[in-house]
Amino acid sequence: MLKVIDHPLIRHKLTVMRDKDTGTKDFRDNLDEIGGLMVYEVTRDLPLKDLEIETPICPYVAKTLATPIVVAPILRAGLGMVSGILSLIPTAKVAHIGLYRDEETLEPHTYFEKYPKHMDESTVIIVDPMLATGGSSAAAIDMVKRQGATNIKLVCLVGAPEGVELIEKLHPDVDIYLAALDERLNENGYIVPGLGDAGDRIFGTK
Ligand SMILES: O=P(O)(O)OC[C@H]1O[C@H](OP(=O)(O)OP(=O)(O)O)[C@H](O)[C@@H]1O
Ligand SMILES: O=c1cc[nH]c(=O)[nH]1
Ligand SMILES: [Mg+2]
Repeated sequence: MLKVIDHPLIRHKLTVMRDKDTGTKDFRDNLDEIGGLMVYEVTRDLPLKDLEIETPICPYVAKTLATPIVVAPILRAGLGMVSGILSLIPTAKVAHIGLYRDEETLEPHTYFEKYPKHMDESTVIIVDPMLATGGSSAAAIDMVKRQGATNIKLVCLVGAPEGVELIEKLHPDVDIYLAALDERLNENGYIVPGLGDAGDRIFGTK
């Protein structure tokens, strides 16, 4: 399933991020805020279970989240979405998936992995601002599946049709959420119109 979360606040903030004159601080702030805004829709179908509590008035069988939640940013750029998501799901655990895309071959390379316990029982939300060829996200999904995860969501800001197609082909069981589906990739594998190199813009490395 692909869901493009179209909302005026998200569109406005994304426009700020797309602008080449936006500096590191505003780029970072808007990314984090969009991450938070997307959470509401991404978590809409989370399973609930019964919990017996007592309100000040009477005993009551209430609902509570049925599975632990793991937020799994793809380093580096995915880190920029974590705090916005944690502000709405403060009990979530955080996995780290270190991947970079080779600039020539566009192939993903793994350099770090660290997971919380019980990945097999958790809802795992992989986050990365950019879904370009889809190679990095597909590799990240493979990695969390090797940890036993079966309930996986992929949350990106900007996606290219090529990346969506790859994930739908390799991982049809994973729901994809985007803030925008852009036109295409250019000859260097960058999303058009896109927002440039997200990692460099977040961390000021270029
Ligand atoms: O869909 P793909 O073609 O794989 O491209 C997308 C990947 O490229 C970027 O990361 P990058 O490799 O630049 O690493 P960084 O976050 O450290 O800058 C981006 O954050 C994704 O992880
Ligand atoms: O447009 C793109 C493609 C891959 N990675 C980025 O950061 N931006
Ligand atoms: Mg980068």
